[in-house]
Amino acid sequence: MGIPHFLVIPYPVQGHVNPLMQLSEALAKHGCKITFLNTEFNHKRANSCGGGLDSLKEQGLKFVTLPDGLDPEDDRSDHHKVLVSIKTNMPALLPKLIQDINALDVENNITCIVVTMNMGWALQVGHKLGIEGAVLWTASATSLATCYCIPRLIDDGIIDSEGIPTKKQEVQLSPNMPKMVGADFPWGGLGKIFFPYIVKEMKTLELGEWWLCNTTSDLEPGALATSPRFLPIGPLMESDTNKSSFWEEDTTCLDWLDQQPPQSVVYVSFGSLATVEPNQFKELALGLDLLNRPFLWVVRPSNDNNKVNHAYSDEFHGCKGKIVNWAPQRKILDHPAIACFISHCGWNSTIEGVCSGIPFLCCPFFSDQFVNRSYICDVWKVGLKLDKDENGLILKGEIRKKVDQLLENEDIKARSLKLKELSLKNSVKGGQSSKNLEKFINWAK
Ligand SMILES: O=c1ccn([C@@H]2O[C@H](COP(=O)(O)OP(=O)(O)O[C@H]3O[C@H](CO)[C@@H](O)[C@H](O)[C@H]3O)[C@@H](O)[C@H]2O)c(=O)[nH]1
Repeated sequence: MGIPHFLVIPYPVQGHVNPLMQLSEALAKHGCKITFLNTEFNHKRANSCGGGLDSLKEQGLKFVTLPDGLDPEDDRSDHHKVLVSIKTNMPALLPKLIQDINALDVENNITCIVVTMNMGWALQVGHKLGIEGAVLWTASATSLATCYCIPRLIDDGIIDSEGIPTKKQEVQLSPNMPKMVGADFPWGGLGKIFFPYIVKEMKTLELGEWWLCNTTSDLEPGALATSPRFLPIGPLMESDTNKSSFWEEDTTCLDWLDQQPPQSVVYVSFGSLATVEPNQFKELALGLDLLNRPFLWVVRPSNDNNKVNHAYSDEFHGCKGKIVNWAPQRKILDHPAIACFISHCGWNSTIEGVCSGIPFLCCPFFSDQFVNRSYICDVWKVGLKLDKDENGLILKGEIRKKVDQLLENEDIKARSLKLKELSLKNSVKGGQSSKNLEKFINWAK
């Protein structure tokens, strides 16, 4: 048995790169070899944002790149375009890259390919070359279980062949899982073309011997029981920094937080993909003004300046707050000045908030974010929902009301701290997840 050598390949979005980077760091600490494959575009981007790629090289991680097939100026927020281009261009280039990596390290050839969703094609390439594969599922185990159960949902007549629920009803995929309605299915809000795509991708992901999940058996016991392939190895928190940020982190917000009273600041961030429409942006700004307490708001620069108008209304003062383009989120959530997290409920943000013991105010945008909200509000009971009005807007008054309700609720605060303790007990640094990680490493030897 030699040293396992993992070739890890994330789909090029922040929400996939970050957890795979955390997993890579954990594997490297266990003595494994890691070759991290980025698209050329993302590698340049992460390097130019002054991230920590160099410190990872010191830990023994190697970086390699392949072109995604798009022009540098192409809009990479168009995921259909990115997916088609990646699948058209990268599979043909991967065998030669693997050959080159192996030629440089004849003692330790690649033993396993680890991919995130959308990169299942690399498992197919590996399969043909006789290399084992695994998946790191970057969203909740519940969303993976739901995608895995698509054939059953179709057979049972719960959804049609296009993924559309046949009637209004609640579905429970297995005991200990929350009941879901059609809007909670992870393909919700992604557009019609993505459902057949997910069905196809799930078949490819079956080439992965393990489906590693950034979760624990305390957080999602029912979902993890749906298939023996599921292996919970979360919460992935090897490091408190995201070393491959696509935007430059504004670290001045940490100094600013140092000046704020304990548990006073409302942190607002909607991850790396969600787009806040101009009228919602205005309500949010005015709602934050109404709070009469400090806030830290991440307003990501738009990928396409014509698409979103982030103009601040004249009525917005923002004097109690700080607005940044991109924040060192893990450090922010751990800062004693933070009181709560207004979040889109992306799975990474959900896990990060849980591990910091921060109560949530939830406003999901699409996909798995709705069921993540159910976990936060209904299962773990560590947050509240922000309700929309009849026009689909979260109004400024709703924001103020729910922040006040949340921060007055001592039960939610106590449960958040308890959940933090429970989750940390399981991290890859100790507990069941660390045993699972060792099991995975031993399998890959
Ligand atoms: O200012 C910021 C804001 C975010 N982050 C980080 O960016 C990541 C964001 O990930 P996530 O919260 O999961 O949001 P998305 O980027 O929207 O993630 C996509 O991928 C996730 C995992 O598959 C899904 O759960 C989401 O629905 C999908 O939108 C997290 O690690 C954050 O720490 C920062 O470092 N700084």
